[in-house]
Amino acid sequence: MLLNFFKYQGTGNDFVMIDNRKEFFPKENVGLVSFLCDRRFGIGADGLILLENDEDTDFKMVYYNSDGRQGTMCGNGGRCIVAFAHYLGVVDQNTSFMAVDGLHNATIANGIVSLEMQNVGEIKEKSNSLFLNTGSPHHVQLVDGLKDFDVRKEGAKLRYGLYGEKGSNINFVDQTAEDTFNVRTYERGVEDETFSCGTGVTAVALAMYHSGKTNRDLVKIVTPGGNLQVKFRSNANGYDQIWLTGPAKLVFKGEINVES
Ligand SMILES: N[C@H](CCC[C@H](N)C(=O)O)C(=O)O
Repeated sequence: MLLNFFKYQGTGNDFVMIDNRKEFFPKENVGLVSFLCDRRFGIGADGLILLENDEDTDFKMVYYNSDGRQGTMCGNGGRCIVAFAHYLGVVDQNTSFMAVDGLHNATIANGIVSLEMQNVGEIKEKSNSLFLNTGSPHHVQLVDGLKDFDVRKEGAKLRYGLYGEKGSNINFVDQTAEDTFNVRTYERGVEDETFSCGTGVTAVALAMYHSGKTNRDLVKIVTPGGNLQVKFRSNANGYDQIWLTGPAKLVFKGEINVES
């Protein structure tokens, strides 16, 4: 059978997007999802996202990593699905939708999507890193020579070594100005470096503020796939009003042959 899909990218973090409002997609088929995400045998993507109906909000986002398993929250995927919902005519400029970590507000204008992330409470400080959950778990570590750093090798080492089978996403960071950071991320579930990670750059912005590297509440992040901004408010218990902003684009649409 031929399966209709759309391909989106948000700062180079790319996703197969499927309109599953009619609920035809076999959601537990790990092999099918990893095939669709495969860059040689399939379409190729860091993850796959289903857009579904939701009773209380505009739509529901169901996210899978490229290994075919349902993941925790995906920030760039969240921005891309807002662009997709806008393209389908499901939403106008403002929306709220449901994801695995709860309700998200978002806005879209001129291809730029701002997505509100869940509030963040605890940030754990370790000897040379920080750890927090922004919808997905993130290790944040400053390194020298980020440009030539072996993100895949060092990321894999920490992802398994420090965080075990369940793992964590691993972000390596370099500060270039008071309010600007370069970030490269190793993503669990993709088990490789991706060009950008939305929950990751959100974690970096909060972790850098928390550890005093910046005192700005609007942080600019440069990833290999482009630029993102994170705005937030610090409060007695942590952080709220956390907004991730950047471009989200439709790349192409098509049909893929799926053996059934
Ligand atoms: N690329 C995603 C992160 C996916 C999280 C995933 N790798 C996991 O931990 O399950 C983002 O933009 O936030």
